[in-house]
Amino acid sequence: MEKRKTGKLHVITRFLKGNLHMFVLVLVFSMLNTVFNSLTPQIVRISVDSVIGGEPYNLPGWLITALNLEALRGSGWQVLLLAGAAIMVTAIISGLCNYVSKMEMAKGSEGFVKGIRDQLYAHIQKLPFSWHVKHQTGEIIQRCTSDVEVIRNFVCNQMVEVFRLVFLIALYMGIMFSMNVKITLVALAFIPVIIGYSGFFYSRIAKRFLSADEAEGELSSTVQENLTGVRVVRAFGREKFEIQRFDEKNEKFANLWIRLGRLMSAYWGIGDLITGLQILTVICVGVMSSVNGDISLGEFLAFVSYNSTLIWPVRGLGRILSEMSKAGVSIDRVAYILDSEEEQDPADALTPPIDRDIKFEHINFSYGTGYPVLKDVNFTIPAGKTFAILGGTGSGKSTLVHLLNRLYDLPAECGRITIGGVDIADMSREHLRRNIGMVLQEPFLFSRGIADNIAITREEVRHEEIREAARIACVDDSIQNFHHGYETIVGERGVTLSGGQKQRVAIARMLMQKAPIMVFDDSLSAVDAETDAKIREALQEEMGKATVILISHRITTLMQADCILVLDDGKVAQMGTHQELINQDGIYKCIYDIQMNSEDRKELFSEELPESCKYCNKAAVK
Ligand SMILES: Nc1ncnc2c1ncn2[C@@H]1O[C@H](COP(=O)(O)OP(=O)(O)OP(=O)(O)O)[C@@H](O)[C@H]1O
Repeated sequence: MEKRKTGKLHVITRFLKGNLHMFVLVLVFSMLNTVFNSLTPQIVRISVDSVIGGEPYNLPGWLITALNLEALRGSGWQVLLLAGAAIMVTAIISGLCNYVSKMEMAKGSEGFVKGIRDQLYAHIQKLPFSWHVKHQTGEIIQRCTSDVEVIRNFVCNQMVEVFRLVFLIALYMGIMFSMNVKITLVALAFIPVIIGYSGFFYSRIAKRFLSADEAEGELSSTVQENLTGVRVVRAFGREKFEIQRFDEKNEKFANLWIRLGRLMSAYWGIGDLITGLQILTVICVGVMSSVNGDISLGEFLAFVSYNSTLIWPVRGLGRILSEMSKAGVSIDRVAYILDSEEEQDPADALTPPIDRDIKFEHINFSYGTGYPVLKDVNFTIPAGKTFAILGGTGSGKSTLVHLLNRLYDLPAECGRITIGGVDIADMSREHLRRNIGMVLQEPFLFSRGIADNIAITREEVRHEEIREAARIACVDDSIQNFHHGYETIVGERGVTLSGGQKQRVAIARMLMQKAPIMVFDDSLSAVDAETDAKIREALQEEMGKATVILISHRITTLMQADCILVLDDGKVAQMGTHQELINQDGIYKCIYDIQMNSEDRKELFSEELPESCKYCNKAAVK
């Protein structure tokens, strides 16, 4: 499959859609907050120089006149009161700006992350079945949770912070240059060093974060698999092995995070050292300039204040740049899902009637492993007939129905499947799947009420219809016996159904679909022979004109079919009615001899069982 690759910026702009105005508001108000904060050192400068300095009100003449400051000259207390009031006003305004920016950020951030989750979930729903088979559930969940959180943090905190810090650095540098060029140049000389060491750490942190993140995915998958297969674990007494396996993955995960933490600590430690040196140098040069009379005392204090405020944002910028590497990895991991191609029907996809003959024409198929699963398979299923497929394990029976409802697409050169003469590759998948009812080999029921599970294929449905379907599937009595009847919750949060009950609920669910093609993929394997017969009898009337495809290992399930196809290692070995097939030497007769005991045969066909099957020499069941 040809893969697109979406750039990081494109992914972010795509997610920002609809929330951009909030982020603009956040930026504007956080910049205003920065501007008002930058006024405080100026107020300190003016106050200090006015009260104890030799040059009161080091301000433009028009401002002195406008604020009538000449009148206060000489009065220290009044200057301090005025300075206090000015600091209060700027603090209140800057606090308000901060409040608005944080509030908008909270709204924008939630909208942003909700948008990502919605897009991912909707996209995953449309990804082909083959994609899901190839990817571990735990890892997909991790990409949709932890990675999305990293992206949220990056866009909503770090990216906004980068804009704010760049603005702050430019503003403070401008103010510092306007006060004293020499000390500003000394202060700025350290900035390339800080940015340089951040860059050095940036790529290393990215690599370690990627390994740690992958280890987290593996750990989640292990837990998820263990919980899903809890029955197998208990049944085979594999708890110790599972704990050991988890321990190994957990240790690997912890070690990778410790290595990452070590690198981050080195990054912070070196950063503190460089910052300390920078502040020390600026103070030394500032003190000397002040003693030499190049700057006033107030200017020196303001300068030190600006420098201390400036150096943290510069470091912050370095930190954010290094953390961006983490976000880069997470964006790529989420983009990988979004770049995976959805199943999409062309606009002119056909929606022909489905109650027609189904033809498999020279089908050759492999799952991309190089091992051919189906080899030149060629047969027709007449409309309205019951068609059975028998074959050994792994002979390709389920693959045939996976291809029929396009869970896997058949490559153009590998034959074609038609319904009523129309190639299913030209049909709308939704139309096709809506018209092919499937009961899968291992039916999956959702963690909801039984009635909801049965009615899943229909929008509006009467309770009586649900019960009728359950009656035909011979599961109504069992459901009625549950304490909450049809409202009983199935699975993790409720009652665990037996394998046979699950299969029968799945049959009832399929019957509700009222599809013209019904596929039973070994879906009666978990029920006893008697119930199997009862269900088939009840289904016989219900199926009406539907085409039925019956896959089974059990001869009694298949023998009433209009036609039986025997698959052997991906090839059509035999085809015909039960009577025709038992009259031939071949696999069918062999299986028949092995499966049927003499009592059954006497009862069904009034014939005696041979001692052993002459086709494969296996002893017949007595
Ligand atoms: N998603 C897949 N990727 C790779 N190989 C697969 C996949 N699904 C099935 N196979 C392989 O294809 C072959 C046919 O599988 P299929 O499920 O069609 O057999 P089957 O006849 O239905 O077997 P069973 O009676 O045991 O269900 C097997 O060898 C199986 O290992």
